Order: sequence, then C-alpha cells, then structure tokens
Amino acid sequence: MSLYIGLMSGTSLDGVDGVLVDFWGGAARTMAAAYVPFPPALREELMALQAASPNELEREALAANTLAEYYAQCVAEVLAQTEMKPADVRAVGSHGQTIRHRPELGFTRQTGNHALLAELCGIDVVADFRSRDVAAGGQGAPLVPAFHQAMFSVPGKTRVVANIGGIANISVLRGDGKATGFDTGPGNVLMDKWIARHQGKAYDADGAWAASGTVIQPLLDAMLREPYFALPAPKSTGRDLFHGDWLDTQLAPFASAAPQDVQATLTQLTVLSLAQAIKEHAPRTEAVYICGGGAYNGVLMRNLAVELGVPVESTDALGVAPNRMEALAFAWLAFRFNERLAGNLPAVTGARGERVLGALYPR
Ligand SMILES: Nc1ncnc2c1ncn2[C@@H]1O[C@H](COP(=O)(O)OP(=O)(O)OP(=O)(O)O)[C@@H](O)[C@H]1O
Ligand SMILES: CC(=O)N[C@H]1[C@@H]2OC[C@@H](O2)[C@@H](O)[C@@H]1O[C@H](C)C(=O)O
Repeated sequence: MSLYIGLMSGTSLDGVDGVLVDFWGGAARTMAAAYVPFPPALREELMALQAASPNELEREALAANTLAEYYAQCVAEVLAQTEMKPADVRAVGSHGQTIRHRPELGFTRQTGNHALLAELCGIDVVADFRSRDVAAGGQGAPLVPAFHQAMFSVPGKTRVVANIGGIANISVLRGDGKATGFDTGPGNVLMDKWIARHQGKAYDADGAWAASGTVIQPLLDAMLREPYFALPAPKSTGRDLFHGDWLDTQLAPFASAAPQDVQATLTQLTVLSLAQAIKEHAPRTEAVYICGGGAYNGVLMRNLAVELGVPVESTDALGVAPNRMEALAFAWLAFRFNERLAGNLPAVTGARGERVLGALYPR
C-alpha cells in the first residue's frame, strides 16, 4: 500500500476535509474521509486575517496553532475509520489556510503550524505547496488541474472538471492528454456573504433562496464587467479580490434591490462566469463534472447545464464525491513530493517549468 492523507481547508473557511487514500499501482483508492467544522471564533479570526489588521503577525501564529489541532483531529478521525496507524501513512499533505494570495507580488500565504501538526499526528507532513510555483514565476494556483489530468483524462475526449468552492476554477482535460485551467472567479463566496448578512446562515442550501428571487440584469451586467473575467490565463484569484467591499461597491447603485433578487443575481454571476470560461476554453467538451460544495446547489447546477447545453454532473460520476476532491488532490501532491515528481502544470500556473511542490516536516 501507498497510503497518504490529504487535508484541505479552503476559501469558504468552514472547516477541514480529510481523506485517507491508497495510491498503490497508480490508482487512487479512498479508504476513509472526514470533515471537521471550525468553531465560529476560528472562522471569524480566519476571515479577519484575510486583510490587514492590528497585531496580525501574532494572531496568524495563534490561528495556525489552532488550525493544527483541528487538522490533527481530522487525521485522527480518518484513521479511526480503518485499521491503519500513523506509522502506516507515508505523509499528510496539508494545504493550510489561505490568508493572502498575491502572486503578482511574489507570494501566497497558506497558514498552518505544520511542525505542530507533525508533532500531534506522528506522521510526516508535507505543506506549503504553492510557494515554489510562485517562486518559479507561476500563480501557485490552481493546483488541482494536475491531479484531475492524472486521474480523469480520457484519450480522444475533452472533459472539464470544475470546482465550485469559495472560488471557482476549471480544469480542461484535452483528448491529447494535455490540460489547462484557471480560476474563473467567485464560486460561493459572494452568495455565502450575502445570505450570512441577511439571514445569518452559512450558505444558501440547494440555492433555494436564490430560486425565490429574480435576476437583476443591470447588476449582473455590471458585475460581469469586473476586469478579472476578461484577463487571459494563467490567472488565479481569491478573497483578496472578491470580498465584501467588492460586493458593496457593485451593490451601491442598487440599494433598494430585494435581497433574494441579489442572491439570484450572485448565483447567476457564478454560473455565467464559469460558463463563459468553459465555452471559450473547451468549446467541444462533452461533459462538465462539478466538485466542491457548489455541486450540492441544485439551482447552480441546473442553470449551468442550461447555459452550457452539455450534461453537467457531479464528480460522483467520476467516482469521487464532490466534497472529497480537493483533499484527495493534496494527498496526491504529497505523494508526488515523496516521489520527487512535479506537482504543477506550467501550462496552468504559468511557472517557468515543472517543480516539485511542498516542504517536509518529518514526524
Ligand atoms: N447543500 C448545499 N447547498 C448549497 N451550497 C452548498 C451546499 N453545501 C455546500 N455548499 C456551498 O459550498 C461551500 C463549501 O464548498 P467547498 O468546501 O468546496 O469550499 P472550499 O474548499 O472552502 O473553497 P475553495 O475550493 O475555494 O478553496 C459552502 O460555503 C456553500 O456555499
Ligand atoms: C490561493 C488559493 O488558496 N487558491 C485556491 C482557491 O480555492 C479555489 C481556487 O481558489 C484555487 O485556485 C485554489 O484551490 C485549489 C485547491 C487549487 O489550487 O486548485
């Protein structure tokens, strides 16, 4: 067996997903999965750390310590579902928590106390997967297209895998074995923000609130004029751009709009920005497979299928539950690190070449 654990806590800031996976023989066999939600205080602190604030150096370090405890709990929960012990696992691939992503300034920061995680779980930890790609002139994101290519590409067919997390990104898997991909823009981040503000809920379950509203076309048109959407790839984004102030600036001329109509419009912003990217970069794709929490939003899924005119399915159809995909990808990146194989696709990130990604914290 070639066992790895992948941990992913993404831009939604809701918690950490973990998987235990066996890469023996080149396949990826998931043996266990767990999700550990973050308590409200940690979520709020991680949200606050997305932008400049007082004493952030110390606060980041303390948040990193707390994260390590939740990550270690997630590792313990996946192991508890099997007969496996820490010594059976070759490494934990831990994404960490993105608190800044500024590749144009030469850095991206995923916080987490990786030394503490190694100490707490007694397994080698591989972390900081994005920095080397940025050092080589790349965006450092998205990284999952390399994993999607390795697992899901089919000769002679174009497939698209789209992740709709806080931010949305696509992987275009071409029939010739090559892959491209980039961040298309907001996934759930703006919808989550809006429903939290108006209803105190973490997200719009199944898009039901959006479905009760009507799209405000002038607002949608204005938001689609955001320059990011027209930028050529390679490109990546995050809460650094799509934050509350961005939303408030867009909404300022629409102060009297009904909240459910705004939610319908934000949902359609995600649909159209994704659909435009797919139509432009994969016009002949036969199917689009969705992972990330957006796969559980029926309104988003149906509207995307209408917009694209091709089947839109969850990645369950590829044998991977949508909420496990990214954790699986970071287990795979740890495996690539251990084998000293490249983890990035320069055609995706724009790096000068292939690089081994990650840094090791031995157990
Ligand atoms: N049942 C559901 N109905 C609607 N939306 C849902 C549902 N379940 C999850 N989501 C959405 O998915 C989000 C979480 O998605 P996910 O865990 O893929 O994000 P992430 O990994 O944190 O983000 P990223 O991929 O950008 O790093 C939630 O915040 C919510 O908006
Ligand atoms: C800097 C950062 O954390 N980026 C995330 C984020 O969440 C989705 C999208 O933006 C993607 O670029 C990336 O995550 C996935 C795992 C990736 O690197 O492919």
